Amino acid sequence: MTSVAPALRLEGVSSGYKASMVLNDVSLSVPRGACAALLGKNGMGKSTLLKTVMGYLPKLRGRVRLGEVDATRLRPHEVARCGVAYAAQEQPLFPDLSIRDNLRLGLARDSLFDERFEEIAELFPVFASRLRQHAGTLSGGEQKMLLVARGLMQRPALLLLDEITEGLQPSVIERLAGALNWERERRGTSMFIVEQNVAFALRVADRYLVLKQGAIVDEGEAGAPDAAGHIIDHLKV
Ligand SMILES: Nc1ncnc2c1ncn2[C@@H]1O[C@H](COP(=O)(O)OP(=O)(O)OP(=O)(O)O)[C@@H](O)[C@H]1O
Repeated sequence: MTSVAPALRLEGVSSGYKASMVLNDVSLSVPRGACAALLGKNGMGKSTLLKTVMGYLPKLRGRVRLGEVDATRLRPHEVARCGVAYAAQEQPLFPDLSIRDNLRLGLARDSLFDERFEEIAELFPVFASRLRQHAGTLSGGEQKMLLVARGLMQRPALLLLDEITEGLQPSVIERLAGALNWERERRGTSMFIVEQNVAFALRVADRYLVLKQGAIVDEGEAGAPDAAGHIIDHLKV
């Protein structure tokens, strides 16, 4: 029997910014169709890890694999071509473009829009009648939903989300969790999410990992009865 390669695999990855090394020998694996949540306090290297996977930062040591592909030296557009959609934490939308144009950006062909949007409109009905509105005029919560919607429009093999629940009210968080769980059930999309919201992370993920000063210091099953307690202990100041 042949085993299926994980959607994402990091082997001993170290990376950072010029003089400062942030990630230190990080190894992790997200099986195909699974969702892993990375948690940790501010400044521990969570966003750096996503940027490293995406090829925005060079790997100083180690390897990154996306399925069967060695993505260690790929550039961001090449990583995207491997089926990876990434919702970054900063400046991720084009505020002067319409909702429609923001959603279209990751599509190979405009002709795919209508069919793909039909599904998105079910998950996020708020966009159905507002496609021409500028993205910059949406509320903070709506912009976060648009980010996730844009990622899902691409029908990615792997979705990377950086603190998508930051600053959102509970009902929007609830809708996002529903949309991500629906996407996984329906399409088997693999996900790797960076989160500060422990309840959300444990609701959408199968496994959690805790990053402290650039290293994975704890991990476990999201469904374990003591998962939240373990994570909260790590997040305490
Ligand atoms: N462009 C940069 N140049 C130099 N150092 C940076 C840069 N971006 C981030 N860092 C540093 O790298 C470290 C990790 O930052 P990172 O943004 O990955 O943390 P994080 O865990 O995502 O934090 P948060 O939860 O606050 O978003 C921090 O010390 C930060 O100051």
